[in-house]
Amino acid sequence: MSVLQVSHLVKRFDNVVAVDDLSFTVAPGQIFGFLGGNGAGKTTTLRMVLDIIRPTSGTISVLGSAPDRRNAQAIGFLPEERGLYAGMSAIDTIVYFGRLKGMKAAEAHSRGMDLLARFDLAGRARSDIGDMSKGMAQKVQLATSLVNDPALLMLDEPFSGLDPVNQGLLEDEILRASRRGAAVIFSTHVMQHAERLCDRLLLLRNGRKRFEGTLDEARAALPARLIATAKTDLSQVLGVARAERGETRSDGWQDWTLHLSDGVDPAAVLEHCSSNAIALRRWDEHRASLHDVFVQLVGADPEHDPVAAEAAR
Ligand SMILES: Nc1ncnc2c1ncn2[C@@H]1O[C@H](COP(=O)(O)OP(=O)(O)OP(=O)(O)O)[C@@H](O)[C@H]1O
Repeated sequence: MSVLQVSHLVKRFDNVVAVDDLSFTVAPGQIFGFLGGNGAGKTTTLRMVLDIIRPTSGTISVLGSAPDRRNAQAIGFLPEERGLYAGMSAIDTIVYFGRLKGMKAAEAHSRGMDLLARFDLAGRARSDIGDMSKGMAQKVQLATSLVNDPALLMLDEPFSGLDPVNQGLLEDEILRASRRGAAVIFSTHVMQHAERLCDRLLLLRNGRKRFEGTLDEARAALPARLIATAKTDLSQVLGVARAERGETRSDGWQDWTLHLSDGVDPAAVLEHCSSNAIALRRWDEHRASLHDVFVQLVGADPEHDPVAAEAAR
């Protein structure tokens, strides 16, 4: 059974369509990356799952039922706008959230102390949130989202504001939650975190899904780039959509960057070269990174973006 199922979801605000016919599912134990540029509709979608705002149309099923504040007991959420009551201590804050989620105070306290120890904050349990640094307060807020061992953990831009060591702690926590069977959704603009963690990725642009699949599938969505050194003009080789001439060496060898046409296998281009006696001194295949995919599918101007242009037709 999926933990979260979103089907044909639409959210309109006056004249803005923030979420446009969005469907996806997240299974137990899955780490699901929710990627998109500013204003793509990520926060709006998470808020609908939490029943903070209502969809214009479409359906959401959280752990088998429609979004409802009563689901909160099984959900952990780190909002994009961080903010806790400055006058409360770290541990009291975590216990307060645990109680809101139906936990007994003693259980929430012991779980809260464990989390603070894991986040390197054991010595600050009694410090007021207002006396903590921004990153420390963010870790306390993260602990409030984890205190109830949620079946669905939703983290909105969780890495922003954390130093590299604390980003590593957060990655460990996400993996730990997934290992115990929680479905984890997090939004991010930092592709390295998504590359390291996610089983599945969804790229949003203007509220519409542009891609959903695994990291390998995302990277395969863009044609490979080849770096080659040859004596022949490689721009005319079968399967090459665009060729950039690089350095010409004194011995007549020429560097090339080759952009292949969609769906062309680099091995077929290599085979074409060898069967046509095209001598090659170097042949390196560069697969697209998630960053390239993001820029192409999410960040690019539709006029220069064939996938967006096709979607707009
Ligand atoms: N309450 C609201 N009233 C009107 N428009 C809204 C409201 N909330 C969001 N929007 C609009 O919906 C669109 C999607 O916003 P959303 O906050 O979901 O994007 P996001 O992907 O989370 O962006 P970011 O990465 O910048 O946080 C934006 O155009 C935004 O202006």
